[in-house]
Amino acid sequence: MIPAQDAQLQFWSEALTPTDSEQCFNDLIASTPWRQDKIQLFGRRIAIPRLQAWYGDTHCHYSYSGLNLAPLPWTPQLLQLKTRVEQLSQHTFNCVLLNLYRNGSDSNGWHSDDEPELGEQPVIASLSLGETRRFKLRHKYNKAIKGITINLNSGSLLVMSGHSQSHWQHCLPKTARQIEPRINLTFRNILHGPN
Ligand SMILES: O=C(O)CCC(=O)C(=O)O
Ligand SMILES: [Fe+2]
Repeated sequence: MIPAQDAQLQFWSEALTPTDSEQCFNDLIASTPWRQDKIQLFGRRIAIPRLQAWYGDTHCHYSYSGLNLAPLPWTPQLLQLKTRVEQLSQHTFNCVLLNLYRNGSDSNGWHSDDEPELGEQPVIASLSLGETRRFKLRHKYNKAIKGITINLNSGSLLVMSGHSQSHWQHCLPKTARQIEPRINLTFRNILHGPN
């Protein structure tokens, strides 16, 4: 448990063994149909600074910043990782977003994963593979609360729940260091709509 006001953060540095982490990283980087989507930002279309892929149950459409992605069907490998993450977190998930940060110029800007289809207090389980990157959190409303930095190493699992999305934002900053690629998988649970 990482102490934080208005947020629930749980961290496992070795959710996967180093051997499993390396094998998963190598498989995923080669076999995933990575795409670089463009999003609408301040009225302009901008390529996001990383590659992504979206998998999940058939009803799990992913929408953000004017983008709507249909999920790819689960692969045996991703189902295996999902089972491991569910076992540790004690939560179930029906979709996963894969991010590939090719080098230090790839990043993820400040945001909360607070789309309505994730529910009031989303549980997001973030599994990291490959290069260690710095993950930052900041409180949205109370500037007196100190920010948090977590080094997400290969094989680590960070679970954000409670008010982590409604009260906090997170990001993965760029770095000037010469570094290797990193893959991140955020397991999520999209609530069933009326359909
Ligand atoms: O790469 C990470 O560790 C963070 C990914 C993330 O915040 C997201 O996909 O919403
Ligand atoms: Fe996020």
